[in-house]
Amino acid sequence: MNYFVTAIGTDSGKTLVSAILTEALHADYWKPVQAGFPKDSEAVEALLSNTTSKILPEQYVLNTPASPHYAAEVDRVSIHAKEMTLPFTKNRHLIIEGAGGALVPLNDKEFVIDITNNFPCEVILVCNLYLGSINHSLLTLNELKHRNVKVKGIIFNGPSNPSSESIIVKHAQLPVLLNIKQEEKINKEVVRKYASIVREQL
Ligand SMILES: Nc1ncnc2c1ncn2[C@@H]1O[C@H](COP(=O)(O)OP(=O)(O)OP(=O)(O)O)[C@@H](O)[C@H]1O
Ligand SMILES: C[C@H](N)[C@H](N)CCCCCC(=O)O
Ligand SMILES: [Mg+2]
Repeated sequence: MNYFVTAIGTDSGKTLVSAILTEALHADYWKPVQAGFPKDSEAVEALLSNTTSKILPEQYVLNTPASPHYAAEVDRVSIHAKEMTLPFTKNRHLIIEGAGGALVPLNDKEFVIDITNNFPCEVILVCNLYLGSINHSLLTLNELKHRNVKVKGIIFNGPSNPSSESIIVKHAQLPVLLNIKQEEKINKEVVRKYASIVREQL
């Protein structure tokens, strides 16, 4: 199964969630478009314990830590969703990490979520519970629904807020695959802990 990890924004925890999902399924990991350094694929590799997972090469590595459409302009390249076809892998599971939120532009017409049109996959949405996240979550969910994107479920990441979580879930009508606490530190042990929990949901 291919899971595409998107979020309600940037810095939401997609890379952490991708590492957890990759560890849970001993999947391969792929970041189609990387904007800025350090690379997410290096972060994921450093957080894995299993020896099966492979980190597949990015389709685009851009130099500027910004929206891919702008980072591509700075690098004088053009990037297109349709070129982000699945890299070859023998692994039956692949975790694909987007960049920023779902409607982050790749160019003047396409967005990160358009990458999911290229191959069978289910989206896993990373939501946070800061003040303002209800709106950001419901806007993203509405957009995914409007695009007929298959959503496997939601992963809540960071400081908890039961009231915000319950209203998001009520409107989303989707399973909560995992709740990740705000951790003191992020390391292989923390990733293994959450991988053992989320494995049952996948
Ligand atoms: N639950 C958590 N507890 C502690 N630190 C966290 C947690 N979730 C994320 N972080 C930290 O917050 C930062 C941003 O997380 P992360 O890189 O996973 O976000 P992202 O959504 O992948 O960002 P980007 O859009 O740049 O890819 C990282 O330093 C990460 O280790
Ligand atoms: C650079 C950052 N780490 C991400 N890779 C890209 C985030 C793009 C955000 C665009 C936006 O929503 O304003
Ligand atoms: Mg990331």
